[in-house]
Formats: sequence, C-alpha cells, structure tokens
Amino acid sequence: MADDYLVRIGKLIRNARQHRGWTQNHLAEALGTSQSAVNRIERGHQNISLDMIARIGEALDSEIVSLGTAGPMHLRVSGGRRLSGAIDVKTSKNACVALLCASLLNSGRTVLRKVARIEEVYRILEVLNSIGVKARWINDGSDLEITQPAELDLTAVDADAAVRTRSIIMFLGPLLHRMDHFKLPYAGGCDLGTRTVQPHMSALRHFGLDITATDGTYHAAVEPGIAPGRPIVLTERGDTVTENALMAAARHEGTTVIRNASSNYMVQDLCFFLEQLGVEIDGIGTTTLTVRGVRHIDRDVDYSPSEDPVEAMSLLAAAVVTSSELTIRRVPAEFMEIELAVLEEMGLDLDRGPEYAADNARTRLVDLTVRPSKLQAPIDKIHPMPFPGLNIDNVPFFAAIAASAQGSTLIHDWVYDNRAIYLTELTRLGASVQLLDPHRVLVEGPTRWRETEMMCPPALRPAVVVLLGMMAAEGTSVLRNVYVINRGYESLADRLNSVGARIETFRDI
Ligand SMILES: CC(=O)N[C@H]1[C@@H](OP(=O)(O)OP(=O)(O)OC[C@H]2O[C@@H](n3ccc(=O)[nH]c3=O)[C@H](O)[C@@H]2O)O[C@H](CO)[C@@H](O)[C@@H]1O
Ligand SMILES: C=C(OP(=O)(O)O)C(=O)O
Repeated sequence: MADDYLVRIGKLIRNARQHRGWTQNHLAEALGTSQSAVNRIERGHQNISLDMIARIGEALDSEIVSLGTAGPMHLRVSGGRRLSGAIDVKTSKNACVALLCASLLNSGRTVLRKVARIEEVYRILEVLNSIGVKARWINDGSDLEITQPAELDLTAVDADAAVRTRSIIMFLGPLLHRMDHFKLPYAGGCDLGTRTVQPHMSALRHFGLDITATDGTYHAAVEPGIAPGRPIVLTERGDTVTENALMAAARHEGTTVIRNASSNYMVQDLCFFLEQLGVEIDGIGTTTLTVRGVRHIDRDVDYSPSEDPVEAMSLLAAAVVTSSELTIRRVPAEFMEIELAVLEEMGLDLDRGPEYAADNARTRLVDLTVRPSKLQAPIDKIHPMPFPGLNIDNVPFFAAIAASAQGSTLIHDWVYDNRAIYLTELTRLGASVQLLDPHRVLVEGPTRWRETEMMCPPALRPAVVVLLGMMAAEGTSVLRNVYVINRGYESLADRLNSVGARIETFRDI
C-alpha cells in the first residue's frame, strides 16, 4: 500500500516536471539534491517527506498533492553571518512581464531567454495560458517559448491569477489590435496604496480604446480607424504606461510619437524586443519615442531580457548590512549610476570591473565588488525620480543601508502612499526608523540589529529590506508568508545561501 502511494506521488511529480519542461537534473538542482535521487522519487523508490513534496511543488510551481490550501512559505534566518564570493544578478521581473505581454503582438514564435522564474512571471503565464496562448519552458527550463493561438479566448481568463499582478494592465496595448471588445480583471499587485490606471486610459484613447471600469472588470471597446494624429503626451512618466503606448504603437501602421516617455530599463528592453519584431523606434533611452509600427507581426524572434537593477541593489544592500565583501556580477551599470554615486559619497568601498554587454547586446553590465566600510549618512535626502533618477524601487534599500550608517538619513518616497510606512517594520529589528509623514522616514544609524519573528510586509521591496535586517541580526529570525518576495526574486534564499547566508524555507502544513 505504502509503495503504491509512493509510485503514484512519483508519477505526479514526473508529470509536473515534464509539464514545466524540466529535466531531472534541473529539478535536482532546484532542490539541492542529485539527479539519481529525483529519479528514485519519480519511480516511487524513495520515501519522501511532506516537506520534500512541498519543496518540489514550490520548485515546479505545481500543487503536487492537495492538502486543502497550500500553506504559505516562510523563511528562518540564522543571522549575523558574513557573505563572501560572487553572485549573479538575474533578469528583471519588470522587463520579463512586459515582454510576456508584448508576445501578444507577434503571431510568430517568441523565445525569451533566461526568464526570471518568479511568481509574477508565473501569474502572467497563467493568464496567458488561460486565454489560449501556449507557453512552455525549454532548454532545461531556462528559456520560454511562446506561441499564439489564432483566436484568444478572453472569456476564459484566469481572474485569480490576473488580480494578483498589476502587470496585466499591459495586455491592453497589444489586445486592442486583436479584438474590438474584451474584458479584463482589475490590475492588482502589492499593497502600495492607490496606483492610478488613468494615464494608461488617456494614452490608449489615441488608438480608439475606451475603457469603463465596473465590478472589478475593465470593459474595453475599440473604435476602429482611430489613430494618433498628434504626439501622445503622457501625463505621468510611468514605466508600464510607456510600455502600453509602445505596444499599441507597435502595430499601428504609421508614426506614433510618445512624449514624456519613461526611458527606464524595462522600457528599453521592450524597445529592443520590438525592434526585433520589425518595429522602428527612435529615441530609445530618451523621453521622446518615435515609433513606426507594422500592421501584422509574424516573426520568429529570440530575445534575452537584461539583468535587474533592483535585484543588483538588493544584493549590494545585503553585502552592506552584513559588512561583507561580495562581488555582484552582471549589474546593469547605467541603471545603478546614481545609487552607486550616493553610496560612494556615504563612504562605500566599491570596485567596478570593466563593462561588458548583456545578452541583448545593448545593455551595459559591470561586476561590482563591495567591501565592509564605515558608512556616513548622506548629506541630502534620498528620493527617487523617473530614470535617470534614483530608481523608485531601489529607495527602500537605502533604509537598510542608512540604518547601518552613522547619522540620520531622510528618505522621501513621494511615489507610493504606503511604501515608506512599511520601512518602519525595521524597528522590530532594532533600527531607529521614525515615520515623519506617510512619505518620509528618518533613519538613525548605526543599528544594533536584533532577531525577531514577524509577518512579511505586503510589499515586495520592504519585505526584502526586512529580510536583509534579519541577515544582519545575530540569532534566529523568522519571516512569515514570503509570497511577495517570491513575486520578484528567483530562489533568493538559496542564492543568498550560496554566498554564505543561512536561510531555511519552511511551510505550515
Ligand atoms: C511591472 C513594472 O514595470 N512595475 C514598475 C512600474 O510600475 P507602474 O508603471 O505600474 O508604476 P505606476 O504607474 O503605478 O507608478 C508608480 C507611482 O508613481 C506615480 N508616478 C509615476 C511617474 C510619474 O511621472 N509621476 C508619478 O506620480 C504614479 O502615480 C504611481 O503612484 O514602475 C514603478 C515606478 O518606477 C515601479 O515601482 C514598478 O516596479
Ligand atoms: C512595485 C513593484 O512592482 P509592481 O509594479 O510589479 O507592483 C516593485 O517591483 O517593487
């Protein structure tokens, strides 16, 4: 009886692995075990613990055995350890989700290389799959192949997956070329306060898209024959709104000018991808984009999104708060310039290697080595600006760094209503973080970090900042329910462990 049960579980695991397009070796690597162990498990020749089943389910993003609802993942951090060695930055969440949405523009086969294996990408894939798009992991699970059906079925949309991300909003630009009427669930995502979608609606109106929002659904109607007669001036220099306007312009046969466009990293990756689809774009890297679109796009393309500057910043902050010497490889140089300039002013001992090209052949990368340093608080406040300003998503990491520095640092996150508030969670770890108003915190360093047990703040970057504090604190800390971290970082605990951290993942059954 017991053997029969092991064989059945083994089969479920093999099916889930094959569904993901993974080899036994790949799964073994994700689990930190050997290929022969995976082989034994799949044949039902090995006793398997519930914890292992949960880890396999997590690695394969599949609920192998249903025990009611799958328990949330938690982290147990043995802190106070120095990091050492080198760690690579992965491709960016924000480019990957934009490119997945952009694949809707192409009737040909789209291959995206080294796509980050993160929850946000999985949610978009679930939505794409639910409406008829075929996406499968290839090349040992590192790349994604996407093929389009002749017709999309928006009525079958996976609403549960859709409402867990905000990126779903980037379906609007591509879809307006494929259907006259469609419905999409409201965009969701991290709890960062109100995030408007009005700029998207204003920009896409130039292409005939009219949206009414009722009962958690956007009802979209496209009036044929409407095209931008004059430049589209974005009311906000937002990243996803620029991407939506670009995707709408990509299949508009004619010239579209987008003013006040974001020139941030994910927008640039999208532009490089659209160029491969045959779309001509002038002004990449500036705030005016001139796009000459093509009515039908049917090309087999192969594109490598670039590395994530926010992950680079996170890893750099991990080194700073743990007073470690760490090399962070594959850092997108252009998108970390201001951050590095501020950190050098604060006294960070930092080496930069020679620049080299990312796999997209366009983005410049650099390896950085950070050494333990006596940091001083910056003289001026830390505040974000649209690129080329200090990256909005990098601001929270300055709270952890400021807590490690001598003196007071004012952090002004004017962008999000809730994000600065979550930084006060660092006080549970011994930091002095005073909320001056919903957008400004005053951090007083240095900090004697102390262990704690707490729930993850419901926002990606503040959650990682708390994790960093736990890595700095002597003793054992517990961070509960880390879905938000997995939304944006691939195997973060394992990768930090590979450079000396000790972070264990566990679940409630
Ligand atoms: C999938 C993706 O790419 N997500 C990124 C994208 O989200 P996204 O493009 O969705 O960002 P939002 O449109 O929500 O903009 C963020 C906030 O900034 C405000 N705002 C933005 C630009 C501006 O010129 N003026 C202004 O006030 C917006 O009103 C909003 O409150 O950009 C954000 C800001 O860089 C990043 O945090 C997100 O990681
Ligand atoms: C706010 C973020 O992203 P999103 O737009 O996916 O919510 C983030 O990456 O920190």
